[in-house]
Amino acid sequence: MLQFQSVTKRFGPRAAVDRVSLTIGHGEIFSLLGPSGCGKTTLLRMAAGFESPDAGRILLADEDITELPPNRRALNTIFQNYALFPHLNVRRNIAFGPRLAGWTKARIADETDRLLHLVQLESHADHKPDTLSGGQKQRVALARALILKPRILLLDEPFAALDLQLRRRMLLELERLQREIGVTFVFVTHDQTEAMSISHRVAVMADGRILQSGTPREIYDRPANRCVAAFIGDANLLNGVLNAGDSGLHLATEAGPRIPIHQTEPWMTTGTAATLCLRPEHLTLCTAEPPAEPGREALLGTVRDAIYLGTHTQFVVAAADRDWIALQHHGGPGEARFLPSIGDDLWLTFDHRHCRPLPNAPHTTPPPNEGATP
Ligand SMILES: Nc1ncnc2c1ncn2[C@@H]1O[C@H](COP(=O)(O)OP(=O)(O)OP(=O)(O)O)[C@@H](O)[C@H]1O
Repeated sequence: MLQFQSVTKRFGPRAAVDRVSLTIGHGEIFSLLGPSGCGKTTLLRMAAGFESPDAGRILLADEDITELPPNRRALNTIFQNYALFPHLNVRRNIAFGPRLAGWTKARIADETDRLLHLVQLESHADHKPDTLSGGQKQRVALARALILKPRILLLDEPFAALDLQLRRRMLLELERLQREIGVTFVFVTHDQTEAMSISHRVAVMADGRILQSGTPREIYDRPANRCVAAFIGDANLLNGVLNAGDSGLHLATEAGPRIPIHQTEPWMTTGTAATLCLRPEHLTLCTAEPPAEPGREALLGTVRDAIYLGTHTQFVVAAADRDWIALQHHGGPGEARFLPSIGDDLWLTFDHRHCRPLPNAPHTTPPPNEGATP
C-alpha cells in the first residue's frame, strides 16, 4: 500500500531520514517507533507530501507519489493538536471536507451520520469543540479524516495529550475502526507500549535509519541488535566477546557466564564484541543453591530493589558485579511463589537457551531493501 524506496531527507548536512526502505501493507496498523529526533515525523511528513525527499521514491498502491502535492494524495494526516475548527460544531467539522469537495447535501448528511455513529458522538453532533473532552476531540478529528475515505491515515502522536485511560480507549476504538473499514493506519509514536499493543507491525528507528521492522512479538523476542533490545521492553544486556573454544563458538560475558552459540549468524566472528540479551521474565529466583545442570547458569546475589507491579514484582539483584532485572509472577490464588525482600541473599538462575547474542552495531543485519528482520 505505502512504500518507501531508499528515501533520504537532509536538513543541512545531517540526514534526518537516511536511505529508508519500508513496505506497509493494505489494512495494516503500522507504527514508526523510536526516540525523539530519530526521523519518524519527517518520514510521515514525506508520505503526506509536506516534505519532499532529497533521494528515493514513495509509492502509494504502486503509484509514484514522490512529487505529488499533499491534496492529490489519497491519504490523510492527523496531528497531535487535532486542528478542529472552533466556530463549527462537531457535525459541521466532520462535513467540512465533503462540502469543499462538492458532495451533494444528501450524501454529506448520510455520510456524516454514519461517521458520527462510528465514533459514537451522535449525542454531541451540535457541540462546539471547546465543550468536548480531549478524547472526544480526537474522535472528531478521526471522523473528519475518515469521511473522505483515505486509503491511508497517518497519525502523528495522536494520543500524546490524552491521559492513560483515554489513550487506552482511543487505541481500542482505532482497532475497531480498522476492523470495520479496513483503512491502513500509520502511527508515529515514541511510546513503545502504545506501539506494541496496537500495531500489526512496528518499525524501530534510530538516527534516521530503520533498525528493525516486524511484528511486536518478533521485535521483543528476537531484537536485531543491542539498540532495539534496549529500546523495546526491559532487558539484561551483558557485554561480551565471541570466542571459539573446544566446544564451538561461545559468548564470553564480562559478568562471567559463557554462553554457547548454537545457531551462528554471518556477523558472529571470533573476537567480535557482542551483547547478550536476557529478558527479566527468564530469570528465576530461589533461596537454596540449585543443583548444577548443563545449560543452566546459577549466580549468588543480593536483592537491591523490588518494585510491586500488581501481577508481578520486578527485582533488581546484584550478582557477578552487576545488577540484574528479574520479573517474578505472583501466581494465582493459593499458589505460594518465592517473593524475596530487599537485602535477601538468593540464587539467580537462567537457561542458556533464553540468552540471545546480539550484534552491538545497529546496522549490521538489514537485508537489502527492508529494515532488519530477524
Ligand atoms: N524543518 C526542519 N529543519 C531542520 N531540521 C529539522 C526539521 N525537521 C526536523 N528536523 C531535524 O530532523 C531530525 C528528525 O526530526 P523528526 O521530527 O523527524 O524526529 P522525530 O523522531 O519525529 O522526533 P519527535 O519524537 O521528537 O517528534 C531532528 O534532528 C530534527 O531536529
